[in-house]
Amino acid sequence: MKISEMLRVYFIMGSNNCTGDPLEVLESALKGGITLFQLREKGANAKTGKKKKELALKMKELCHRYEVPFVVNDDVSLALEIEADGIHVGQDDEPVSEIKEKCPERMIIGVSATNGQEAVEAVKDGADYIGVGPIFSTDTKVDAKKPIGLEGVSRIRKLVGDIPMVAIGGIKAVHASDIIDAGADGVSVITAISAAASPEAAAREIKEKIGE
Ligand SMILES: Cc1ncc(COP(=O)(O)OP(=O)(O)O)c(N)n1
Ligand SMILES: Cc1nc(C(=O)O)sc1CCOP(=O)(O)O
Ligand SMILES: [Mg+2]
Repeated sequence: MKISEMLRVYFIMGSNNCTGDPLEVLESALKGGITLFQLREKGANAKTGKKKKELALKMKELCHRYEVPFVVNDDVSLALEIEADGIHVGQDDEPVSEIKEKCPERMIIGVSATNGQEAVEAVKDGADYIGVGPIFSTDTKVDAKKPIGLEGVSRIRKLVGDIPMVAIGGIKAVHASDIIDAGADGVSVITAISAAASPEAAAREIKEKIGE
């Protein structure tokens, strides 16, 4: 599958983003048709490497059962240790050049960009895809920058050519088709799926709105 296709319904979650069992939430989202998953563990588990690794391994297995690639946020060592399918890093994380030296070619490298300059740099550095945002305001990321809106998505798309690009930040199902029309290949969400009464139905709704 092409990376641009993997990005269509990109679900991100850590154990702090759901009240129930994160594995149950993930399986429900997988049943609803998510196309990529990222473990972004910022909760209590983030502090104890053993628990985080256990959760990551279980999530990877679960994703693979549904033939969905598994990405680790921030933690390059963990991604290598558990042979994840990808790693996602932001502007304050490990630089792409260093990641490329350590990681096998098959590993997908995603980089966050909050403006055009960062996006262009990420492409030059060799990112496989970029995550642009926040599109709308969000309470999920405490250090999120000012929202760039749909206009920001269109502007960045014009600057970066055809690199796979996903939009993130405050996105709900109702925004999905506008975000694709603005030039993103897909939408990336935390709350819209992790906090839904039915993550399966929430993922399915986003997928339908994207037209997949
Ligand atoms: C797909 C995607 N896009 C952006 C981010 C944000 O990454 P980062 O800026 O490193 O912030 P944290 O997620 O580490 O708080 C992402 N994780 N995924
Ligand atoms: C993890 C993350 N990164 C962002 C960025 O702008 O780079 S916004 C964000 C939070 C996304 O969560 P929700 O879908 O609940 O708004
Ligand atoms: Mg990060």
